[in-house]
Amino acid sequence: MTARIPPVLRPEHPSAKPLTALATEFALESRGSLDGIEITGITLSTGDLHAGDLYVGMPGANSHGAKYAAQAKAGGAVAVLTDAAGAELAADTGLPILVVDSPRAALGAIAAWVYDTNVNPPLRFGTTGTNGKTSVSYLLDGILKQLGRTTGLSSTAERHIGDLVVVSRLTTPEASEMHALLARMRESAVDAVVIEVSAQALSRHRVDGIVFDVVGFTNLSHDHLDDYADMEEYFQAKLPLFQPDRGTRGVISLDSPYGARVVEEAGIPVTTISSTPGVVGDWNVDITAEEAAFTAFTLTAPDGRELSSRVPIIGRHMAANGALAIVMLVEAGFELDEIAAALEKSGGIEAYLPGRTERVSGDRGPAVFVDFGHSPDAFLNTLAAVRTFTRGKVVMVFGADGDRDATKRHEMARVASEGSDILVITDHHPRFENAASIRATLVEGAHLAEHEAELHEVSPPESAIRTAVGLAGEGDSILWAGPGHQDYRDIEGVRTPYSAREEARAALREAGWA
Ligand SMILES: CC(=O)N[C@H]1[C@@H](OP(=O)(O)OP(=O)(O)OC[C@H]2O[C@@H](n3ccc(=O)[nH]c3=O)[C@H](O)[C@@H]2O)O[C@H](CO)[C@@H](O)[C@@H]1O[C@H](C)C(=O)N[C@@H](C)C(=O)N[C@H](CCC(=O)O)C(=O)O
Ligand SMILES: Nc1ncnc2c1ncn2[C@@H]1O[C@H](COP(=O)(O)OP(=O)(O)OP(=O)(O)O)[C@@H](O)[C@H]1O
Repeated sequence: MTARIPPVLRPEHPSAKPLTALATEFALESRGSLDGIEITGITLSTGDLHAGDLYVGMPGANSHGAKYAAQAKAGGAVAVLTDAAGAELAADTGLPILVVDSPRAALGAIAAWVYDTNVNPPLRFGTTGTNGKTSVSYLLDGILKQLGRTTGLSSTAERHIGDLVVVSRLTTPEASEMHALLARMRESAVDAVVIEVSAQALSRHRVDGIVFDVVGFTNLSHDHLDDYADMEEYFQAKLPLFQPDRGTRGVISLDSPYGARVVEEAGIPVTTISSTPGVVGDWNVDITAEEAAFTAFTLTAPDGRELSSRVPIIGRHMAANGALAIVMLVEAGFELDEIAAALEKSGGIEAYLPGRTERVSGDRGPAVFVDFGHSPDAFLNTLAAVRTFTRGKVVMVFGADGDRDATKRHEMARVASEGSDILVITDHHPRFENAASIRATLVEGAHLAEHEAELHEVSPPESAIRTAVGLAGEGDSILWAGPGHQDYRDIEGVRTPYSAREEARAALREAGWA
């Protein structure tokens, strides 16, 4: 069931907490009288304000949140938490003000206290890495359900509470939203929670106040160099998840060279897993079959026991993600035999990964996959997966994000050209950049490939997918990378409704492949 409810999920029955107790608990400096005031929620956005909230006025990249304190008061906020500069900005509201040095750094612990999320918490899993966070999270969620657990999930694509599903805004929500979500999950008797943790979330304190039972690392490769100065800074941003204030035990994939460095620098006990031939981990994965509908694997434990299963999706990397999820469960205390039995009962891991090499075509015509990949390494892996079972040509369609890491564009296009027979370069989210100049950079990158695919430049993407379908036939495959599950395109800051999955299906129908 997909419910149409507001995207920020809050507890339906929050308990009221005296503001004086909050000030005492965290030894907060205050302005104005706190007496008799009770808070029932906490938010850092006037766009998500409930009566009874503590409004957090946070200095941001665009403005100081305390500037909106009067608006927050009008919406029912009963107090403000901010820094010294914010206290001046919010003074005229007459609301009581709590003052901290860094509202962002204080938010996680305070939100956990407001929502009591650390009282008898469920099992908590956190996954980070450049690629595979969403996939591992959905696979973990799927196996937990197969083990009879009631699960909650927070990912780039969706937030789940049992059967309730809402679309996500950020990959990892801000700490106030995160703890509200956890509180809502508790109301639904969720006993295992799976959370995707972005580097940005770690840099911005979004998972503060949570100590994960098990944390996982998938890989690290070129991405987000608009947010981080270089790969080293990006790598360092991931490390705090593997320290005792954030995680208890870790499972580290050695499939990228950065895995070994996470092991060296982790401050918690970790176990390793490898699916890379020649790289030996504590746990090892062998891929045993790659088909158009599934990938099968055998996972060997440190004591030699084996578990053979399959993921319902293409690619060796997806089998590696499934195996990583299994080891995370073992580290959480589940028996390997118990997991093996649950998976065997259903013929493998049961999970639907929205927009992750999702097949949108039927039995006739080219196989068409819509994917969320937007980095060179994701392209490398997904193209290899598609190639494995494609008898004919591999056609790739993609465009690059505007106003995001521009340094990866050449490499994305080079990898795309190397791995495909026909490459259709198009637009993605131009945001405030010029779409034609993004395409020109991608065309340059494609020419850097040793093997140059037949190149087409087609705008807009609805024409590009039709070009691709027109160039493909029975036995060929089309990989449309970038949009994945997303339901909009961002053009000059306006989010126009757009579904690549629907667009691809329409193109197939029009070509007579319905
Ligand atoms: C760079 C970044 O992370 N920015 C985040 C930051 O925005 P900001 O500092 O610019 O905030 P601002 O606009 O100056 O506003 C300051 C404060 O005033 C508040 N405000 C502002 C206006 C108003 O009318 N009312 C109001 O309350 C804002 O909520 C904010 O608390 O705080 C905002 C409030 O929570 C976030 O929405 C925003 O995320 C933006 C949307 C974003 O795109 N972030 C990306 C980079 C991100 O975090 N991505 C990662 C990883 C994705 C991946 O793996 O690919 C993710 O986890 O999603
Ligand atoms: N283990 C992996 N190694 C390399 N590529 C992967 C791996 N797992 C998934 N991918 C590819 O990376 C892309 C993104 O996958 P996924 O959404 O699971 O990653 P993510 O880390 O959640 O990314 P994002 O943070 O952008 O949401 C897809 O193209 C997918 O096929």
